[in-house]
Amino acid sequence: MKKNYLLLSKEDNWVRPFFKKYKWLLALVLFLGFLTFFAASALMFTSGYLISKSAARPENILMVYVPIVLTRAFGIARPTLRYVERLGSHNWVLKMTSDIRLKLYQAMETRAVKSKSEYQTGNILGILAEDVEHIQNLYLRTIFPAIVALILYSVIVIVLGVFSVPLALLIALLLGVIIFLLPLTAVLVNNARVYRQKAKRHVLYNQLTDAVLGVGDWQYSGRYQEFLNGYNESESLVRDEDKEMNRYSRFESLGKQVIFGLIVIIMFVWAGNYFGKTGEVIYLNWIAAFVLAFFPLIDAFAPISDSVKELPLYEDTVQRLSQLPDTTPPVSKVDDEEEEIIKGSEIIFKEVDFRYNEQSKQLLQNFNLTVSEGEVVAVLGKSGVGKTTLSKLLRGDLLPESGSITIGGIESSELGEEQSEVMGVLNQSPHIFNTTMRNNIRLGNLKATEEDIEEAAHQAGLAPVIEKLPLGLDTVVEEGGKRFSGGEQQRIALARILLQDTPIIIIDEPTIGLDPMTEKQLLETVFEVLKGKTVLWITHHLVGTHYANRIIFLEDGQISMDGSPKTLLEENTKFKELYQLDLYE
Ligand SMILES: Nc1ncnc2c1ncn2[C@@H]1O[C@H](COP(=O)(O)OP(=O)(O)OP(=O)(O)O)[C@@H](O)[C@H]1O
Repeated sequence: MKKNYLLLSKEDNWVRPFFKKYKWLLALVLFLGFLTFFAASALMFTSGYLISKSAARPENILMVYVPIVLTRAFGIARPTLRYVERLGSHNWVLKMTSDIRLKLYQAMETRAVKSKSEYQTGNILGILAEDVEHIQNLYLRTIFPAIVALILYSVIVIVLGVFSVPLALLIALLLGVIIFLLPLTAVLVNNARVYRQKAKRHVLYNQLTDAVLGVGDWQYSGRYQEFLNGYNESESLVRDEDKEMNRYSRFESLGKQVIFGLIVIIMFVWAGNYFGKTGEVIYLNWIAAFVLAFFPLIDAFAPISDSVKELPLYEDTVQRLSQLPDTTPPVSKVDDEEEEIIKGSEIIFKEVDFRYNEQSKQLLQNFNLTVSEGEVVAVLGKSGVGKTTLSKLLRGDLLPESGSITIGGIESSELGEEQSEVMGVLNQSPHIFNTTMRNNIRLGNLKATEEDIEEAAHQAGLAPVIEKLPLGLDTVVEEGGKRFSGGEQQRIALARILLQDTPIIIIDEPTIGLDPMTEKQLLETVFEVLKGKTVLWITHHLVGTHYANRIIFLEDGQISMDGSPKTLLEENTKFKELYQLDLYE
């Protein structure tokens, strides 16, 4: 079902607010836009007069001196004004799109974890590349020219009205067809087509990003040709829509030219009559001036319907953007004093219920867990039981349906930007950026000194890795850290966490995919350097859980086993069995 019309309405918080934000620059841009066409028209007007007057061979050059000067002045003014207007309008648009990009980034960033699962990469790229560009075009190609055309329209009708009211009405009617009727018809005729075209483009985007990200798998499966055929098919569907649109534009353009031709003839006949009836030759010079003055104005009116036709597209863009989460980044409700209390404070899950949506299963049900300061709690449970979800709830990325999750008495979701000062995360796939090794580690704390970085790298066991790099810590590493093994990537992430120096650390299966020896070494380092921190450690393996003070098993939304590794191994038969199984894995 189609939603209410949003673009430029009161609820539109993506396009409309920017009119107010830089309103003076906007007013200047519109005024310059008007002046540009005015200068173009005045240039033709004075030229028309000058040509006619010169053709009558004036006795003295001084007789045409004023029109010569004016022609020169307008000749210079037109491109200059156009240039300044372009500078102004692009400056305005760049300011505005940079604000939109920031807003978009905040919208995605505040819910980074959620957005990744909610939006396909192609969709995000689509928003970034297409939608923001669309809004840019909306201003440059539709809104600015339409407003300038309306101003010109009013001025032309008023000026002609001074000479002849019927003429002014007739021209108002004909120009009205071009700037009101044709654009309206274009929107009505092409509305559905524009939506279809955009939907098909999005399919293309998604297909393409899917293919780029999974190109290896397409190749391995031997179905590359199949993918290409599918892609070509989708592309030809987009092309078909393009063809239809172009056909409409050609007919419309013909209509516009006919109307412009008619206006020129009308102006010619009127000027001939108006100035001819005086019987004086000097007045005849104005005929060409009036007729020629109209020509440059064609450029102001003709593109309106082409650009207005794209309004449904912009509407769709605004609809899509408005579905993004609220963009105000969560403001930390923690003041400095509270932060002191938070540091090293305990984590309490109290009567927490959680499921992702109506259709998904209840992952946590009346879940209670208290992790004391400095405690290392290993969270185990079958795959899909909700271990990672538990860590996302703790980070405040997800909100519980009911119950509370507090860190030192503060709701975790209220931590806002303080979150990164309270919690560090070591997860399955840390991202390594395409910059120096030093910068990659510094990410943990931008204020860290060179010594801090070296110390963290050393503690995380990165010394042998750095030694092998040609420029040591200053070696630029590839994005994704392809040159490093899984264990080495985890050590880089560990160094970041050490720099971050938070009282709470969430460890989410960083050793997944590592061989047992590397896993053992990594865990040794991790728990050695994280001594004294409060740790929530999500893991599949029982082996190694001796690093934890306490192990809990998650089952059916609650804790089914809870105890120290030692007591569980001694007293709990089920745990003993699982431990044996894990040993032989
Ligand atoms: N964004 C989401 N929307 C809906 N369901 C989700 C979402 N994210 C995860 N789930 C589902 O919630 C369940 C728990 O996921 P979670 O990742 O917490 O499990 P896990 O215990 O960490 O699993 P594993 O050990 O395999 O990593 C799974 O069935 C998963 O499919």
